[in-house]
Amino acid sequence: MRVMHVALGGCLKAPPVSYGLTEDTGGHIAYVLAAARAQAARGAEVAVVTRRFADHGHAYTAQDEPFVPGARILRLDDGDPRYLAKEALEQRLPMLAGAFEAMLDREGAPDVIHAHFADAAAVVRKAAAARGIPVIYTAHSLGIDKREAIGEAGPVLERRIAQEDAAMASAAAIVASSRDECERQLMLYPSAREGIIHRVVPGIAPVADADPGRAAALVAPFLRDPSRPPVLAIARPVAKKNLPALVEMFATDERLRKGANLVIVAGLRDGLDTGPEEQVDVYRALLAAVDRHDLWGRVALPKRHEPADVPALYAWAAERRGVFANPALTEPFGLTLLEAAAAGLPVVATDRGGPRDIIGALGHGTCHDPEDVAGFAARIAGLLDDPASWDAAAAAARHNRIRWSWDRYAADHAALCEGLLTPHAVPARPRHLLVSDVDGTLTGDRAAAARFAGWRAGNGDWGFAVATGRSLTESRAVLRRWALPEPDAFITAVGSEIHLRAEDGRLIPDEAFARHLDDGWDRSSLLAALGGVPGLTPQDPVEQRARKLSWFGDAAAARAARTALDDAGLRARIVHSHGNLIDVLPPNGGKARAMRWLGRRLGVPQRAILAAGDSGNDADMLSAAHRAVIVGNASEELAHLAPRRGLHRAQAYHADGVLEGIDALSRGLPVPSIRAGTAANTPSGATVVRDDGARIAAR
Ligand SMILES: O=c1ccn([C@@H]2O[C@H](COP(=O)(O)OP(=O)(O)O[C@H]3O[C@H](CO)[C@@H](O)[C@H](O)[C@H]3O)[C@@H](O)[C@H]2O)c(=O)[nH]1
Ligand SMILES: O=P(O)(O)OC[C@H]1O[C@](O)(CO)[C@@H](O)[C@@H]1O
Repeated sequence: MRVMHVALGGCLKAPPVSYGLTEDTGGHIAYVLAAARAQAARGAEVAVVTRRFADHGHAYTAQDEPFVPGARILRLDDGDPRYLAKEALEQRLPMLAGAFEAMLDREGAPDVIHAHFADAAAVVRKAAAARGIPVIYTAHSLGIDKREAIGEAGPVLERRIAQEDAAMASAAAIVASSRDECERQLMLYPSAREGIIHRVVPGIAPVADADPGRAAALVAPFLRDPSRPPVLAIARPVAKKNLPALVEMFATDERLRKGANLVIVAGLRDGLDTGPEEQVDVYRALLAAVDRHDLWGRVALPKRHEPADVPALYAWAAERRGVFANPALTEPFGLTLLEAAAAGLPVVATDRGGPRDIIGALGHGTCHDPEDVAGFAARIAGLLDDPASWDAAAAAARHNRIRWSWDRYAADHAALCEGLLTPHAVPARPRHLLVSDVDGTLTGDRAAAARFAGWRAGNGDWGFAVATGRSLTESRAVLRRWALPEPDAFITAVGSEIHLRAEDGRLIPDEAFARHLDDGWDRSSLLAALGGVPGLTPQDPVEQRARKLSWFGDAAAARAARTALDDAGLRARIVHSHGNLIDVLPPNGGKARAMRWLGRRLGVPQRAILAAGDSGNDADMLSAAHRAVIVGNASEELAHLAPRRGLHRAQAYHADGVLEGIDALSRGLPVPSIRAGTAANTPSGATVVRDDGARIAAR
C-alpha cells in the first residue's frame, strides 16, 4: 500500500521537531509523523508531503528528506521561499496544486492520499480526482468550533470554514480522533456525511529516554521552591488554549497557591512583543495575570525549550507528583493528554471536545468546565492533595496506555484504505437477512469473530445488518477493531437511525425512516417534561441524538419517566437496559421496528429475517423476529423471553453463538464448526462493555 500524507502548515521536518516554533507547528505534525512511522513499520510505502521554505535555515529546504525506513518527507516548491502562516497560505494554493501535480507525475501516484487540514485537501483535490485516488481528510481543528469557542469572526475564518466544507464534500473518507469531532464538530458542516466519517484513535508513543533533570534545570530559574508538585501545561500560545485562565485558577485556589508551582510551556518566543498578534496577546495576558496575583517565584514560563525538554517535563512532573492541566475552551482531541499518560502523569482537562473520550478510556484524571475557574482549580487541587486519587490516576495511565498504540492506528488506517479501494458490493435482493447486535454478540471472542467473518464471506445469499445502541461511527470503529465485516446496513442509536448502501457502496442515511420516526416525536417537549424527573441523570451530550434522548437511571427512574410523559400527554418509547441506561425513542423507533422496516426496504420477507442479541435492549427485536438467536453469554435481562418455535438459545458464546443459531434455525446452510461457549472464551474481569460501548461494572 502506498500512502501519501499531505500537511502544508507549520515547520514539518524529520524528528526532532520544534513544536511551538510557530503557531502552526503543533499537534497535526506530531500526528502525521507518528502515523507515517507506524504505517511504514507495517510495510506501507509512505510519503509525507509538505511545503518548502528557505527562511528558517536548511531544515525545511530539501525536496526529499528520508525519515524512517519506508517513509520520507517530500517538499513542494510554490515559488515563494518564505515561511507562511496557514492564513497566508491561501494565495499559494494554486501554485502548490501545480507543484503537487508535477510531484505525482514524477514520483508516481499513491493508492490513497490523506490530507491534513483543509488547505491540503484543496491542493490535492484536482490531481486526485483526475487519477481516481481516494482522499482521506483529517481536520485536526475546525473553524466552526473555534468560532463558537472563542467568538473569533471575520472573513479569514469564514473562508477557512468554507474550505473545510469543500474538503468534506470531496473526501472519500473523513478520519477524526474523538467522538466529539465525529459526531458533533464535523456534523456542524452542511457537507458532512456521517457515512464517510471514521473514528481512528491515535496512539501513545512510548517514551524511551526522558531526563527529568533537563526539565528541572529549565524551570529552576523561575521557582522559589522547585520541590513543590507542579501543575504543568504544554500548549501552543493561542487564545483557544485558554492558558491565562490557568493562572487565574492557580491564584484562586489557596491549596494550589501555597502548595504547588505552575509551569506553562507555550511555544518558543524571541520576546514578548514579537511574533503573531495572537501569541503576543496570550503572553501579555499570562504575565499580567501572574503580576496581578503576585505569583512571582511560583510560576515558570520558559522562553524557549528543546524538543527533548517536552518528554522531560512530563517525566519530571510525574516524578514530583504533579498534574497536567489542559483548560482549552475547545480541544478537538488532545494529544498532550496522551503524552501525559505515557509518563504516568494524572490530568485535569477541559470537558469540551476530545478529552472526555481520552480520559473516559484511560481513566487518568477528570474533565471539567474550563470556564468554572474555581471548580477546575478544585479538581487539580483534589488530585494533588489526595495521594490515593493521584496514585489511582497514575496507575490507570500506566495500565491503560498500552491499548493505545500507533501500530493499532496504522492497522485501522490500513483496513479503512482497503475498504476505500474495494468498495462494499451492494447486495442483490438477499434471500435471508441477519440482523445482529454488536457488543457481546458479535464481539467478545476474536477467534469466533474470525469464524463469523469467514461465514459472511461465503454466504452471499444472506444480507447482513447490525442493530446496536452505538452511533454509526462508533459501531464501525468497533467492527474494525474486531476485524468483523462491514454490514450491508446499520441500525444504530437503539433503532433510531438506519444507514443503507448507495449503489457505489457508500453508506447513506435512510431519510424515509427518519421521516417515519418524526411522526409523533417532539424532542423539545420530551426534554422539558423529563428535565425534572428524580433519578434521571443525562448521559454525555454526544449520546443525545436527533431521535434518541438518553439518561442514566434505575428501574424506578424509568417508571417515573413513563409517568411524566403520560402526564404530559407525550408519546415516546422508553427502553431501560443494563440496569442503569434509559433511552427515550420515537413511538415508531427501537430495534424491532427498525429491523422490520429494514426487511421491507431490502425486499426480504419478515420470515426470512434472523435476529441475534445478548442483552435487554435486544429483547424487542428478538421477540419480534420470526427466527431469533440468544447467544450463550447473554445477560439475565433476556431470561424472561419464553421458549417458542424459532427462538434458539445458543450454547456457544458471542459470534460462535450467532453461527450456531444460524445453523440451528436454517438447516442446510454451510457453517464452520463451532465450539460450545465456556468461561474461557468469554471476556473476564471487572467490567463489561455495554451495547453503546461504555464500560460498566459486571453484575
Ligand atoms: O510549546 C509547545 C507547545 C506544544 N508542544 C507539542 O505540540 C503538540 C501539540 O498538540 P496538541 O496540544 O494536541 O494541540 P494542537 O497543536 O492544537 O493540535 C491539534 O491537532 C491535534 C492532533 O490532531 C489534536 O490532538 C488537537 O486537539 C488539535 O488542536 C504536542 O505534542 C505538544 O507536546 C510542544 O512541544 N511545545
Ligand atoms: O487553532 P486553529 O486556528 O484551529 O489552528 C489549527 C492549527 O493547529 C494545528 O492543528 C496544530 O498543529 C494545525 O493543523 C493548525 O495549524
